[in-house]
Amino acid sequence: MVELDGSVGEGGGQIVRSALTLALMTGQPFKLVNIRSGRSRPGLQPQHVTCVKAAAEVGRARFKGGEVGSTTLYFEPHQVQAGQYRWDIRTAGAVSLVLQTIYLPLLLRTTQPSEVVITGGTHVPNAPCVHFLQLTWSAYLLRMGLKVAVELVRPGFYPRGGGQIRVLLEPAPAVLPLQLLDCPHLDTATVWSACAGLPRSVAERQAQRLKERLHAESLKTVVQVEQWQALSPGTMAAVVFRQTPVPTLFFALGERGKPAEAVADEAAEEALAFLHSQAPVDPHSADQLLLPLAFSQQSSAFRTSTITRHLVTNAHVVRTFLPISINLQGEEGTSGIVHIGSVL
Ligand SMILES: Nc1ncnc2c1ncn2[C@@H]1O[C@H](COP(=O)(O)OP(=O)(O)OP(=O)(O)O)[C@@H](O)[C@H]1O
Repeated sequence: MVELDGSVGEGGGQIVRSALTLALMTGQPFKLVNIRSGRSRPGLQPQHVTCVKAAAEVGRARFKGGEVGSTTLYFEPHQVQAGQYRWDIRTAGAVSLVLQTIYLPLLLRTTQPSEVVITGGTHVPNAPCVHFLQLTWSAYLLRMGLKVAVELVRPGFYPRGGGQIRVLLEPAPAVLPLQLLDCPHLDTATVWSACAGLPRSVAERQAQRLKERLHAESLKTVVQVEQWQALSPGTMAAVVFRQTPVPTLFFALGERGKPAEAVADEAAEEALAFLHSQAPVDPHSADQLLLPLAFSQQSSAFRTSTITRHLVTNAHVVRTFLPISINLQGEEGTSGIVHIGSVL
């Protein structure tokens, strides 16, 4: 049985999710203690509980300690099965993080396509939004030979959630390695601003500010403003760099009392820091690429604009399950190169 301490490194929900994925991929059971011990509300929250249930359903697994508030989880996988799955987080917990827990086993440990429908938050803080999945994450996966089609059925914001994604997953024979070390080549930048349950002028103000911020960098922009329907009101301000190797989306979300311009500035700052770094891989993709690349038969390397604590932590969890070399060249908080060896 693999033993893990959930308080190491970043000490958040990602350790739970990565452990679940790695257990399903390798067939190894695990015991995880001190789950999210550094957080203000430690233990599993509804999003993580849904991840445990989803992983158990997909992997016909047995588990203990999978309820809200639990700080110890035992998980024993059995056989991964393709199929049609539906999960409802019942809060605005991130649907993207549930998907990221189970997509790899459904792609690589089955021979039939799967369809997954997940209900919850599609645009919530500290998690990929659905457009990031569609534009950036799926594009990386495709370069690795993995086909995942993500459809936004309806958006869902904090606190009521109720958003939904529908995802089609094609089984794949193998993961192709990545070598992403060169500077990216930028084609155009898109400003994408949307709001739900709020006047269109809010989205227009976000778009205007984003446009100004990008023009100040002499970037040519295309502007897209949308109004959505959702259970809770919300806004999104996003920048998409249409570039090779992969289009990269940065976003920020509105909240009560936060001016539209501040939302736009938040997205612009993250996007521009990435642009100025000249690295091909954004910090969020960096931690998300580790797991699929760890299962490639060949070694990979990529340069990222920031080595985050999430990345360092995920490397630790992968090494706990797999006899593999992962070498992070660079300091946490700075840009660096990630080398992932093939499974020994
Ligand atoms: N703006 C963003 N764009 C894309 N991905 C993001 C973004 N923000 C966060 N992520 C990704 O979402 C994941 C969040 O993991 P994290 O452990 O923080 O989540 P969590 O389960 O909500 O945990 P906790 O509440 O314990 O911090 C990471 O893979 C991170 O890269």
